[in-house]
Amino acid sequence: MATVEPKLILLFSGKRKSGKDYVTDLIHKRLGPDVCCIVRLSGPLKQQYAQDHGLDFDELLGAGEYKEKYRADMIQWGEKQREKDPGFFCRVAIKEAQQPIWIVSDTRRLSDLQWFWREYPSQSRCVRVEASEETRRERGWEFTTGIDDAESECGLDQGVDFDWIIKNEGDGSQLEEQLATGLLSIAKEKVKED
Ligand SMILES: Nc1ncnc2c1ncn2[C@@H]1O[C@H](COP(=O)(O)OP(=O)(O)O)[C@@H](O)[C@H]1O
Ligand SMILES: C[C@@](O)(CCOP(=O)(O)OP(=O)(O)O)CC(=O)O
Repeated sequence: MATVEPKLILLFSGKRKSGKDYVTDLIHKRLGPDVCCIVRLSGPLKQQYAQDHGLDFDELLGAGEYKEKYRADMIQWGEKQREKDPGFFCRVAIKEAQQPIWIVSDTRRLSDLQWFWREYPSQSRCVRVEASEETRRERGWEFTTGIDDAESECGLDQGVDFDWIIKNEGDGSQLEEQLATGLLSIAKEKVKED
C-alpha cells in the first residue's frame, strides 16, 4: 500500500481518444507535482506484459500503433490477472504515490473503482471524460470489434454515479473553464484542509 494517506483521489475513465491523458496531464500541470501525482493502472500491467513477452515497455506506454497492436492481447492478459486478484494493478500503481492528491487516469472496470471505494471511501471521486465519436475519430480513433465493445472500453458505461463529467470536444476551449470552476477548485480546497 502507499506510504501516505491521500486527501483526494480522482478516478478518471473515458473512451479511447476521449482525452483522459490530455485532461489529467493538464490538471497535473495546474496543481503541480508537489500536490498531485498521476497514477496509471495500465503502467504495471504494461511493464509486466512487456517483460513476459519481450516487448518495449516505453512503446506500450506511448499513444502509437505499437500499443494498439498489442492492446487486445494485453486486455486478455490483464483480465486473467484481475480474475486472480482484482486489486493487483491498483496496489502496484499507487505504491510510489506520496502526494496528497492522486489522479488515477485510466480506471476501466467496476473492480477498479470498487477497490478504491473500499480502500479509500472518503477520498475517492469518479470523473468521466467525454468526447463525441466525431472528435475521437479526428484524434485517430476508429471502432475496433473486440476492443470498443468489450469490458475494457464499456465496463463503466453503466452503474457509476460520476462526481464530474468533463466534456472534452474539439480543441477543448471549454476545458479550462470546466476544470477551473469544478475539479481544480475542489482539489485546491482539499489540499488546504489539515
Ligand atoms: N482538448 C484537447 N485539445 C487538443 N488535443 C487534444 C485534446 N484532448 C485530447 N487531445 C489529443 O487527442 C489525442 C488523444 O488524447 P488522449 O488523452 O491520449 O486520449 P485517451 O487517453 O483518452 O485515449 C492526443 O493526441 C491528445 O493530445
Ligand atoms: C490493456 C490496457 O491496460 C491498455 C490500456 O492502455 P492505455 O491506458 O494507454 O489506453 P488509452 O489511453 O485509453 O488509449 C486496457 C485494459 O483493459 O486494461
